[in-house]
Amino acid sequence: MAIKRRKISVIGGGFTGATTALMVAQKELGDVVLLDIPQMEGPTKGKALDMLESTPVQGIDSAIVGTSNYEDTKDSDVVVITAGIARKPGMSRDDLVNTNAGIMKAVTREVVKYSPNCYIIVLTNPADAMTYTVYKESGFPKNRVIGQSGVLDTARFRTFVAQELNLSVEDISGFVLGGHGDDMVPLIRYSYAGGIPLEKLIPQDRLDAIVERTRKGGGEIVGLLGNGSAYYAPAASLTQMVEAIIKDKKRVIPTIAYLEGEYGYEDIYAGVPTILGGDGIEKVIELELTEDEKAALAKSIQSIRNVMEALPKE
Ligand SMILES: NC(=O)C1=CN([C@@H]2O[C@H](COP(=O)(O)OP(=O)(O)OC[C@H]3O[C@@H](n4cnc5c(N)ncnc54)[C@H](O)[C@@H]3O)[C@@H](O)[C@H]2O)C=CC1
Ligand SMILES: O=C([O-])CC(=O)C(=O)O
Repeated sequence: MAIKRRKISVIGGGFTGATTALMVAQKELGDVVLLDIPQMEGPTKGKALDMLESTPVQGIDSAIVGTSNYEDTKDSDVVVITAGIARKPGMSRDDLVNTNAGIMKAVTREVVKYSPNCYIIVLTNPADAMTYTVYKESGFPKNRVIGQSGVLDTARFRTFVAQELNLSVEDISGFVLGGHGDDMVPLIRYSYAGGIPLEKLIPQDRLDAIVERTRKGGGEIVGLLGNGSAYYAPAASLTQMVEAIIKDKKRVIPTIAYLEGEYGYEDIYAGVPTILGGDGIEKVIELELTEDEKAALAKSIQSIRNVMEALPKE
């Protein structure tokens, strides 16, 4: 049988969705379907066609189509969900919970109907609670429903550390645990520049400032943009996750994963280091934490639980 290209569908053709579609195609990870609601069909088709017309210039052999019809997503290998509303200045991610939970359920039903074997990556905020919603609605095993926050939060942390030390971003590694909110837990003890612990290179007060800026990184962009939230770095983060699955790379990546006892938590999706490969989340990695780190994680997990309390009841 002929070898077929992979198929990646992106649900929600707004800022993050469209940018993700382009980045996924630019890496030739497969053919891309960009889907939005029927009222947005024209702009979605227009964006996809515009992207497609860039492929000869860039030497990319990926098809990109825009649609509002889920039939076009049939048999996707990976589906990325970015559908929903984004926050504006003065709002928290948690203010989006009710609207976006309804959208997650409706979208998930269609995704599962046409691609029962796919891997789903959820971006929509509040991301931890929305990933849980998609997991429950899909009936998929936990390894096939994955949320995005840690790649982005770690990327922000790495950016600020690289600026501080005037070093290549490539040589900076970091770890962020917990929920995708202002009390996420950047783990300095597990963060390095070229293998050297950051604590040996950056004074504590500067590290504290970098941690604080990372925690509020989403809000910093929301404040600057004025009418929406970040999309270039989120799209790059989603693309790395799609690539890890499509190429079975077995990357050690922080993702929003379902916890069943890991770190002492049950029946919750939260950000933890994971191995992401051809079978989705192949493992949750458990790190030893100090008492202070455990307390910070507990606070962050409680924030996720508070948002989940607000989820519309069945
Ligand atoms: N987890 C993370 O790290 C990040 C999460 N986000 C979240 O991602 C979401 C999307 O952000 P943006 O793309 O900037 O927003 P956007 O407003 O530019 O795009 C959202 C798109 O979803 C579409 N949509 C709404 N309901 C839909 C449905 N039922 N089916 C299909 N499409 C639907 C809208 O028409 C719109 O085009 C927001 O909730 C935002 O907060 C954004 C960045 C990072
Ligand atoms: O801040 C937001 O609302 C979007 C987001 O999650 C991020 O950029 O981290």
